[in-house]
Amino acid sequence: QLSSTFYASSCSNVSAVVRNVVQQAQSSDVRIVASLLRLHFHDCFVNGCDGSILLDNSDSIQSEKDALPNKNSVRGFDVVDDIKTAVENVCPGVVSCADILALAAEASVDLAGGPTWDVLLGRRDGTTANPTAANNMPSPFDDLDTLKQKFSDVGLDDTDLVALSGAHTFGRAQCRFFSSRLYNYSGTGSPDPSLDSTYLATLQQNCPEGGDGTTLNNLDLTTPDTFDNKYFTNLQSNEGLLQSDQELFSTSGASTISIVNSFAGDESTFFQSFASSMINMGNIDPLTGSNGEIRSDCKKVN
Ligand code: HEM
Ligand SMILES: [Ca+2]
Ligand SMILES: [Ca+2]
Repeated sequence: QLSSTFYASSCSNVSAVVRNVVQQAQSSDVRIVASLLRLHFHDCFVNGCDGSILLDNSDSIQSEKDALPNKNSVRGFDVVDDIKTAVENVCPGVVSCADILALAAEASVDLAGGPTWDVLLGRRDGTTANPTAANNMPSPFDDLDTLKQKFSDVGLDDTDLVALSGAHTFGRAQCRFFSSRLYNYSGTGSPDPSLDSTYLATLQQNCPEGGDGTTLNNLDLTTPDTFDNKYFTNLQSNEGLLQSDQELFSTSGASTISIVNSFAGDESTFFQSFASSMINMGNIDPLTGSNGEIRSDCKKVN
């Protein structure tokens, strides 16, 4: 139902306008492309790709931004507003905030060296937020079965789970999302055994026991700002940062192991799968036709 030509007559250069603003932002903040990709994920997994994550608190809205996976964690809202302003300047009232997130995600991956794809468009913006669902997003502490279930709940399969987890090839994570692996894993009194010992020592140094947990760490220790397949070779050497990353490879007998191996062995296979899984994720429950609205300010309903 979405279409790559949705804005062909109403806003033919929307992709270029979005890309330009993202590129500007990237020139002063290499991390921003990772942050923008993550915003699209956090949007699509809650009420579908409807721009719900962009809504601020108001009389009628309880914002998803305060949910645990988002608070003091998701970022890039100012850049989304800059994109919206640039798009409104050329095509007023035409392009949804939900589509802006999808376009910014594709531009971000491309600008970091990853694959390109034809973004499907035509989503409209929702008028509600769902903080409860936002709190139930996939968690870095979930076991593999739970992660698989949460993906299948939105129509995504194991290949989508592994391919999309490859987004952790760039960007940062705070100590509090993985420090449970470093000292007393699951009450064992020892670190997570599926963590390389040299990498463990580095992480312990960066995330001391009893620290405030907000220190940033590269999700991909090999190529932290490049979109490539090193995330998967890291998993093969027990250098995944989050428990939810390493589990894809280290859960014994798991169906995801062979998928990790195929992406680690051939970057073009990963790139193709990532692009098609991004389209799958972007198709989660969009509002189309006369449903929803085109927000004039991404932070609030019209
Ligand atoms: C499989 C389940 C997933 C879990 C449990 C998970 C969890 C996390 C966590 C805990 C962080 C660090 C946040 C922080 O420290 O503030 C993070 C960062 C990130 N995630 Fe995920 N994630 C998952 C899937 C995805 C997917 C599907 C994408 C996109 C397609 C994605 C893209 C990113 C990016 C790019 C970052 C870095 C953001 C930045 O530096 O601002 N993640 N993720
Ligand atoms: Ca949403
Ligand atoms: Ca990388």
